[in-house]
Amino acid sequence: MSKLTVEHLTRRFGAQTAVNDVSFEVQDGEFLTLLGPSGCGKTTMLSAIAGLDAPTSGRILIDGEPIFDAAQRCNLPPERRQVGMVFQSYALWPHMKVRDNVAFPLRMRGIAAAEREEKIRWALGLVEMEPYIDRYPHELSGGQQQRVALARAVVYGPRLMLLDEPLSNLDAKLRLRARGWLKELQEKLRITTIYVTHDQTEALVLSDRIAVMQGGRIEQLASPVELYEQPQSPFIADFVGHSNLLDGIVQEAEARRAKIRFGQHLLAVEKILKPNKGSAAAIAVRPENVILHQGQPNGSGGGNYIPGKILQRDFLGARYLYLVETSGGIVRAEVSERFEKGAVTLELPAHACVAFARDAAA
Ligand SMILES: Nc1ncnc2c1ncn2[C@@H]1O[C@H](COP(=O)(O)OP(=O)(O)OP(=O)(O)O)[C@@H](O)[C@H]1O
Repeated sequence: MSKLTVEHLTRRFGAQTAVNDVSFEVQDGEFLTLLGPSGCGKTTMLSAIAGLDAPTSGRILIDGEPIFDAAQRCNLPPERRQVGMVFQSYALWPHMKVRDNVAFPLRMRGIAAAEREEKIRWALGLVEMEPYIDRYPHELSGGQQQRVALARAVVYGPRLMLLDEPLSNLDAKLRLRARGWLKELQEKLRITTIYVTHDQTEALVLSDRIAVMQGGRIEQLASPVELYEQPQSPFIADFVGHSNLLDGIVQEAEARRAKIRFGQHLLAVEKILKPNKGSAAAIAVRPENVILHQGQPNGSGGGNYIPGKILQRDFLGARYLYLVETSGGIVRAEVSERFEKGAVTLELPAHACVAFARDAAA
């Protein structure tokens, strides 16, 4: 277990800046996820930590010791960083049995046969793959192969674990189960872990903290709950939880509340970030926080009732997703009740609405 420090890391590929002056720390035993859309720099960051790619500038330290320092021309090769890696493709050696795949990092480190066997069984036991020790990779399912890849990554006691979309080749059902045993493994071992994904649910379920990346930068680094409840930008509000982003104009603004004109209506908003009176604002409100009423509403939505018309209803299983047309634009609502197409009243509870300055939404 170790602490990782990344300082002012930049990676340019010609004119393209894949990682742009990024700094963060991962604490001992912490599970940190890099989350973001395709091309935001997640894999470039992971490759830099693994030692598979040399950044343009900045420093990377494990427990205070530099493993990469551009200014000092320090760049430890991957095998000397003691970092376990699992990538998207299972990358087991097809001609080697499970035992030999897991033995490989131990052989590289000159571990004697008896100790090797003990460690192999320990690592395979962790991921419940011991019974498969004499099989070849092609005799295993995708999920089982990925578990062996994990066992191989942890078998020699790495200081850090780097996981790049390790579940993305699995089908949806298996992915859900795989999430469970990945979390269990982390709870047993408490290895400092960096996990890369563009799947927000996976990030919310697994992580102690999440760094949301966009355009080579970290836009917000916070716990899953904080990220969900206190997004610092419209991008975060939309990327983590798919918020409605409603265009409005700020009418009144105080530190933590505001009134915002949305279409023909004035909406009270309890959380407000940056917008000033008269400026354009984006109101973020999650579809699951929107309430629908047919007939006269009886709730207390802080006056945030707007008439609308259901244009579309999609059945999602436990809930319905409605597209509701209002004078300010379309609002998405996710509720369990079934409504018919036509007139409704939307309730947008003030405490569930976050307003941002519209320029921050670009
Ligand atoms: N070897 C390279 N040469 C040139 N450009 C590169 C190289 N590697 C990455 N890039 C660019 O850097 C940016 C970041 O790429 P990166 O692979 O880190 O993104 P990512 O967030 O991991 O994306 P994905 O989720 O699609 O894997 C992209 O615009 C990519 O095209």
